[in-house]
Amino acid sequence: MGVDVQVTNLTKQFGKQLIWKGVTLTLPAGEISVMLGPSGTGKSVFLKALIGLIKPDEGSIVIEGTDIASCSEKELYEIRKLFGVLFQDGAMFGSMNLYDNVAFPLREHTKKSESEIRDIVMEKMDMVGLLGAEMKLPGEISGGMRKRAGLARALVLDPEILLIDEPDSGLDPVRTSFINQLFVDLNAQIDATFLIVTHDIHSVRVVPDQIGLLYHKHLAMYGPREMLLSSDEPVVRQFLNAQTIGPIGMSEEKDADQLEAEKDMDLPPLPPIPLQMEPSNGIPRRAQAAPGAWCRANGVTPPPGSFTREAEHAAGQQQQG
Ligand SMILES: Nc1ncnc2c1ncn2[C@@H]1O[C@H](COP(=O)(O)OP(=O)(O)OP(=O)(O)O)[C@@H](O)[C@H]1O
Repeated sequence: MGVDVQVTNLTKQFGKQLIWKGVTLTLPAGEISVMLGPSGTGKSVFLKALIGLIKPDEGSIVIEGTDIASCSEKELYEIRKLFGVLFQDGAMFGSMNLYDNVAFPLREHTKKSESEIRDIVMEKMDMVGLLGAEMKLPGEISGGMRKRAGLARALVLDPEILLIDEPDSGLDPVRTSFINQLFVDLNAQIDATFLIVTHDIHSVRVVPDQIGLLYHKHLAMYGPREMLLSSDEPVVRQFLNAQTIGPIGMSEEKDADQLEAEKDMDLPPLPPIPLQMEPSNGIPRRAQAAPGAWCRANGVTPPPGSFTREAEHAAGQQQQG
């Protein structure tokens, strides 16, 4: 059914290095959120904090009434059963075939019989389009298939929360679109709360319900997709439109001279907001809203041409230009 994840005032540092401070957001139950940010801003650290692999220095992460930042190991063990995690490379055991890899969490964490395990593994392999590849070793398949196998494994314990770290790394644009469609379809089907960390701007524009941006050791913005895609906030605008003009430089922040040199430059207009991806299987998602609903409800005029089939194309062209 998906559960809320309430993050309040989260702060983490490693030694003297502050990673982020005061991060507050709620991942709404059953919705797809995406976390963005320049390299090194602590997106992976944030994911690890959510599953209790890294302890924050301050703040809380409350899931179903338990604060995983301060709970006991026993409570953490229980809460972790709510999570499915897809790591960047799928994190498969190289010496096990896909069937055994996907069956692994069931054999470790449940007392199910081998025939029950078989039914679940085959169901999840089917969900990610890998039926027939069960006997293959991870080294014998493509990166895209490994990710889907990792996803099947993340699904076997029926997670309420699915954390996905850079699903598009190493995938070509077509494979990225397929895996995005798979996320949207799965979200409709299992209704879990999704958090995806990605650098892929196209995915960010069309997949999530909510978008967050980590920048300069804090959460610069978190909110509905249409809010961020229509935002004039310089960091958000620069990042979501892959532009060089703006506060983000090669080494995170530009210096005062660089910003002064840019001050009279015209920013390209905001590209139209594309339509959000819909489930291909016809099952509506819980969080699905009519195109432009957030903009209308908040009196925001979206960029011209938004919410049309052409809008997607226009954004792609602008990024390349
Ligand atoms: N266990 C750790 N001990 C010390 N420092 C760490 C640890 N884990 C991460 N860091 C540091 O935290 C910072 C943020 O790392 P993280 O991997 O979360 O960034 P990211 O935003 O995911 O980057 P990228 O987009 O490049 O994957 C880095 O400077 C990294 O070296």
